[in-house]
Amino acid sequence: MADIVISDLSKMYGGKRVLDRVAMHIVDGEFIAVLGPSGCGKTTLLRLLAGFETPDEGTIQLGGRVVSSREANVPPEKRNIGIVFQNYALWPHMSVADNVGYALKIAGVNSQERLQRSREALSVVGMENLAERAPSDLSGGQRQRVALARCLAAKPSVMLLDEPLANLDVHLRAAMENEFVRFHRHTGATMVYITHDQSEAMALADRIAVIDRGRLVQFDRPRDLYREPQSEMVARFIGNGQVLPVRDVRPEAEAAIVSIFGKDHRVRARRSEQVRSSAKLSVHTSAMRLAQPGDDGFAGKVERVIYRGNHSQVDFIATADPALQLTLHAPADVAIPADDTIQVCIRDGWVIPAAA
Ligand SMILES: Nc1ncnc2c1ncn2[C@@H]1O[C@H](COP(=O)(O)OP(=O)(O)OP(=O)(O)O)[C@@H](O)[C@H]1O
Repeated sequence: MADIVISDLSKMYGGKRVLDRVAMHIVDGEFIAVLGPSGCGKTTLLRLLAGFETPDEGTIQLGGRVVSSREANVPPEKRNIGIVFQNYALWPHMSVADNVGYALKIAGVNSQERLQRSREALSVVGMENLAERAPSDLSGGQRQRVALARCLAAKPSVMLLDEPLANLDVHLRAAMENEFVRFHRHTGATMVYITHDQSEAMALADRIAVIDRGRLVQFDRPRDLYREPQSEMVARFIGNGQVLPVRDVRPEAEAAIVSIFGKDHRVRARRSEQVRSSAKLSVHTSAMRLAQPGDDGFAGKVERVIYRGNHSQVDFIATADPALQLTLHAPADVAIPADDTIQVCIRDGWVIPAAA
């Protein structure tokens, strides 16, 4: 069993609380992403999980055993954890196969088993034909695959991946995303994937932990994060979400009537939503459109229109609130001059629980 239980975990650096009472339970075999803006504490969490750092408060349990606490720290090599960093750190003077088998050699695995496990691992990542190559003769994606195979050969029950695609170009990233999914299916390992790229996290993870300034602000399935953000930070961070001020929240079962710039709309809300005079609404770009004749919309002034191939991106400012910059997607062939006034219709929104 490789479930991970993190309880009230805090880490200080020079008096600053970099991780603040983080608590989460990662289920055995789950693929989770840790997502958050630069400097929020993602790598610190990974270093604590790996055993490179000791917490100031709280504990980490791996498979039911406390491995990190203020009093005791099981060293990294005793945690059965594999780690893949963004710089692949392959030994340049060793072949691909030797790179993959090196850790096994150090661990005293005999040469026959070493060969067998290295071969298997390389075949999982589709690199068995390049076993004798030197790392310098591989592409970035291939090197990252070798780094994955090296991890795999050690048969870890938990894999930590720290922005493993950060150095790859956009096409390779897509190919490697598939590779990670395949890898996860094959190994059944518990995967913890650190990234600041929310589309990568959405594509890969069963659940995403969003961290903001050292705090875990939401830990949910991608769909729930997207549709039901619990705070304004998550609403803005996930899927280019936009946030609108609304007034006069009147809850109905799992919905609410809210006033958007003086007009009533029915939107989604949590079951326990309260009557309140003001709130914030999470609205995705795809949930806004140009109003049709007869629609009840609000007015906006167009700032610019960008042709994006399958749609046109319309950036505009709400006439009733000039500080509010918004974006909607219109048909690709739409012809709207800048400074024009448009009417905008909202088709779907979510009343953010923790924002007034
Ligand atoms: N060894 C250290 N000593 C002092 N401060 C540190 C140390 N390591 C990290 N920090 C600080 O802790 C905070 C969190 O850093 P961390 O590297 O965990 O963030 P991150 O979310 O991984 O950021 P990024 O996405 O930019 O890599 C930052 O303010 C960083 O400057």
